[in-house]
Amino acid sequence: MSVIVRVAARGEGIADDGRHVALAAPGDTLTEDGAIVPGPHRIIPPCRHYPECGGCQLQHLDDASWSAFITDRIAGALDAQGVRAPIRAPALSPPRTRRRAALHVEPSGRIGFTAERSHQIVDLHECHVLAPELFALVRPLKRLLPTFKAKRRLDVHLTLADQGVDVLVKGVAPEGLAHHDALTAFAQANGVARVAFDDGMGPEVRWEPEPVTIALGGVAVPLPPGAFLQATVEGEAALVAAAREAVQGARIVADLFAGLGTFALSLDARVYAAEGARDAIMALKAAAGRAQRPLFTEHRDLFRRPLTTAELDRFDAIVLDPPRAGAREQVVQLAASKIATIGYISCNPSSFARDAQELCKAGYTLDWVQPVGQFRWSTHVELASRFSRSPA
Ligand SMILES: C[S@@+](CC[C@H](N)C(=O)[O-])C[C@H]1O[C@@H](n2cnc3c(N)ncnc32)[C@H](O)[C@@H]1O
Repeated sequence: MSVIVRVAARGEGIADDGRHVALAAPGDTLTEDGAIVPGPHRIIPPCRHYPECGGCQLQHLDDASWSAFITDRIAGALDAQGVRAPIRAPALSPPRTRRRAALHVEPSGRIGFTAERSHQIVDLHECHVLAPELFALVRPLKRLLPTFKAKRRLDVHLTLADQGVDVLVKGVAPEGLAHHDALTAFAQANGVARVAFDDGMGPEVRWEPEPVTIALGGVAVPLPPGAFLQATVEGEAALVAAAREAVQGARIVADLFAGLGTFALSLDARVYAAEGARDAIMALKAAAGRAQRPLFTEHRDLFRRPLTTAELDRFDAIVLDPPRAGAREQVVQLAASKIATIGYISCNPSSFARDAQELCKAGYTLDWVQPVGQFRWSTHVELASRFSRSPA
């Protein structure tokens, strides 16, 4: 009999004889004919849509093995690049805390995540990851959106803002009085904070009784429709605490790939924030100005125009939080700079490990990694970390 020893990057169990087995948990055993005998880390998945729904891949794991999966993914990626580091216990977000999600809606009104191994949409009747405020809109959207008579599948982005749920519908725009009335009735009945539509020309707001904001570091930042936000409040808090720890004592810090200012507004320092999305950096600039925070912003493409070594050397420390591709170009400049401390936040262990290897080759030590599981029961892994080296 073979035993499942770990979980692979895509979520299947790996047995000690090398077999990959779908929906197997560490500690499960496999009979001769391949049947799974549940072990101590298997739980009964709470959701009726599991495993067909694409929202979750790991609902059959208890938190101990989900946590081990997250740690393994980071350790494996670093190991492949020859980088060693202490990896802390992952910070896991609880069920029903996801405050940002993209759902798909068919012309029939079927609404949900795409199925795990097909393009089908699994019609959501329950969800154990979405915040209740987001899930409460699923049925009303199912009734509303088919009235717009879209010919193809729509995407609906839901974000829990300070004023309630912000809804961005992509793929259709309401036309005429009947659509307008249906939209107003939906928004009023459900206390929606904003509804915007993007039919290919950029978001157009159709309902926003008061300006929509998101509180970051105690500052109400205007929230552009569809803007990036960390997936849970708990995940954001874990990442912010790690970033603050990484650059503590620094008086002037650069926050690269700053978004709306999740880190920039939470650091006890003068901050320069650079970001490629114009609406996000404009929102951060306006909010910081109103709150009289010591913050300087720049709209800048950091892939094409990373901060040069001369620019970097003006700061005591750097925080960077790039998209999934990582920050290859910026890391080349960091490696050649005099910067002693870097807080690196990542949503992709592979690109992080590649960049970590470059930094370690340049004399940095990866002091610690703080894993963060804010996409509960999914294979998506995030982390914060600190690199340091003696000042040159
Ligand atoms: C993972 S998000 C982090 C945002 C922010 N640090 C936060 O925690 O909310 C990555 C950010 O990088 C920005 N970005 C993507 N490509 C970029 C580029 N080439 N130059 C500058 N910023 C970019 C995105 O717009 C996004 O805001």
